[in-house]
Amino acid sequence: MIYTVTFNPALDYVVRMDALALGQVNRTVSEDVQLGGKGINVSWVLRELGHENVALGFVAGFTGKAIEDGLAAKGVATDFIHLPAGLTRINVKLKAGEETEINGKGPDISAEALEELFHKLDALGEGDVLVLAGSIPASMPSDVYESILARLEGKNVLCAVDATRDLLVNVLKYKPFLIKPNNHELGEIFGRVLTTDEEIRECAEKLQQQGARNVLVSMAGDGAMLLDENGGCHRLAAYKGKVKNSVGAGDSMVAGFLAGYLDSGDYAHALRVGSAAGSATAFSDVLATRSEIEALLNQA
Ligand SMILES: Nc1ncnc2c1ncn2[C@@H]1O[C@H](COP(=O)(O)OP(=O)(O)OP(=O)(O)O)[C@@H](O)[C@H]1O
Ligand SMILES: O=P(O)(O)OC[C@@]1(O)O[C@H](CO)[C@@H](O)[C@@H]1O
Repeated sequence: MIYTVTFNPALDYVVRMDALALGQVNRTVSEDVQLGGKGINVSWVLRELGHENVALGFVAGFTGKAIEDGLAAKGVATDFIHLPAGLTRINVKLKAGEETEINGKGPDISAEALEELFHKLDALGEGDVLVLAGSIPASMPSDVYESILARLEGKNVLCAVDATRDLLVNVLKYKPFLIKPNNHELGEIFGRVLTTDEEIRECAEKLQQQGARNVLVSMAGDGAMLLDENGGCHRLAAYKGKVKNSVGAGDSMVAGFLAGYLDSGDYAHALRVGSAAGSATAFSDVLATRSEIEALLNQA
């Protein structure tokens, strides 16, 4: 089974405006509320691509309930831990020419609640896939992703990690199946701004040397590069289209990559499906549908 973990789910409040004037009353052109949080987005797109999966993580309050209900309606199984206090965050995504995001810090997660998650994950074994994606609330120990991978070591669970900086770097020693930094996050890890493919490849190779089996570097409108575990380096340009809402493009890419790999065992194919899923989401107001992803794949 595929499991996704979202420590800090969100409702994404997507607001469109002609322009944003700070310090004034602004009126929207449109607004929409979508389920969010990186692992949840991965679950959604995996389901769209025909892969059953279970969404794990922590939810609280009426916003948390809305996420559970929305996933159930989509046919994604959930096994969230319910926090006794606080509220699952509402992240604001402003579309006013540029895209501006305000992401909440999220509710506190107690040591007991974390232990409950560890207990659920202890049941995973051979053939299971685990996706750890997104930020962790400030109340959590910063080595939490590392602790999860340490507990799963030797169980042959395919782990994909989409996180930034230390959360990501610290899991490399456990040889995760996939990591997906974007080019900016990759540069931040090495204190550099990466501008050329050569520089991106050089840094991605370093993460591979530190243990990552496959490194997928996403580059928004510039496409993606994959260093696979067999020594292959694949570079794909992004699809061309009108960008409507790129929130979740990276998560869609992770979902597409995993679906493509699980369906074929082929990394080049996985990258194509990941790329199509990422671009299809960027070209859509919400996360991409299967038919939108297939339409792009058929273009190539
Ligand atoms: N403007 C775009 N045009 C075409 N394709 C895009 C665009 N933005 C994203 N994509 C596709 O989606 C993939 C992932 O996008 P991106 O690099 O922005 O991920 P990310 O930074 O993790 O995004 P997010 O955090 O919003 O999910 C890209 O590699 C590309 O294939
Ligand atoms: O604050 P985090 O966990 O890093 O990111 C959360 C988030 O921006 O990521 C998703 C898009 O990737 C959104 O649905 C969600 O609001």
